[in-house]
Amino acid sequence: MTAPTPVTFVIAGSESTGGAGCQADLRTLQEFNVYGALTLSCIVSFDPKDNWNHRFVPIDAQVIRDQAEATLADWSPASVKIGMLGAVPTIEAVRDILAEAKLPNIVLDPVLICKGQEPGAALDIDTALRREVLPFADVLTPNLVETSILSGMDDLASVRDFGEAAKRIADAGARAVLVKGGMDTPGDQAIDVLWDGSELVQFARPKVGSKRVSGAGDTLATAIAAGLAKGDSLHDAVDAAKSFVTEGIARSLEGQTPFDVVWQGDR
Ligand SMILES: Nc1ncnc2c1ncn2[C@@H]1O[C@H](COP(=O)(O)OP(=O)(O)O)[C@@H](O)[C@H]1O
Ligand SMILES: Cc1ncc(COP(=O)(O)O)c(C=O)c1O
Repeated sequence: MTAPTPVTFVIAGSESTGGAGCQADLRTLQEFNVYGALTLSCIVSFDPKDNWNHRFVPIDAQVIRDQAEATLADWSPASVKIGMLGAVPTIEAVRDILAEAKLPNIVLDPVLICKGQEPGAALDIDTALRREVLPFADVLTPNLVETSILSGMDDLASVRDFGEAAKRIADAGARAVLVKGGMDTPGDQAIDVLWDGSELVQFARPKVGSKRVSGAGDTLATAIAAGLAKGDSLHDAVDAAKSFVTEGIARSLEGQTPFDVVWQGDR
């Protein structure tokens, strides 16, 4: 029997309070009526006794390969969303999976490091991610911190800078790059700039609130993967994802952590 809906293959970490990571990814796919299959890359448990700092545990590389083997034996995904990988052996396993399977519509959210990991690990992860996984990406969705690292540009003060950085990152191999200005965009709009390989396009929505919201990046990238899985053009998928995340931020939930979390439901 053919699948009743498109399938998105998610490679992402668990964030145990549920706001970010694979929990946000699977909720997002459900809202788009896309079936999500998950390969878990790592486990992040915030520590409520230590200012909610991140405790990070990678999943063994062979277990990552096994999970992907199961998913890909079962389904032919119409898109892929890659979230936090967090360790070099994980990045290498994901490179092997992508090289072997030749999957369509790969959306890579380049989560370089989480708080609580060794700062020295950031450089290794950055280098490995660029070299091993970035060349497979059809769409890369860096936030401004990741944009600065990946483009080598320190000054990202204007929307024009976002576009220039997106082009520079594309030179490293990704086919399209969406630089997320988010809350740090000058003015009252959260503006993301897409370099699609031939033109720059801005996606703007009014800023909601003033606090950073957890799960926004995951929600946006996964919503793009959902749109691409359904056959939308890249521009249409980004536009719909941008509306979806903005509405999710407006409905964000407040728990005990210092940040609110995007809520994909109640639409
Ligand atoms: N307060 C906000 N209001 C409206 N849109 C926002 C807000 N914060 C982030 N966004 C949007 O949410 C998406 C995720 O961005 P961001 O939070 O910067 O990513 P990340 O979670 O990777 O740091 C982007 O489309 C960004 O423009
Ligand atoms: C497992 C995991 N993936 C991804 C992220 C990134 O989340 P966001 O969508 O807020 O950028 C986090 C952040 O804590 C995480 O723990």
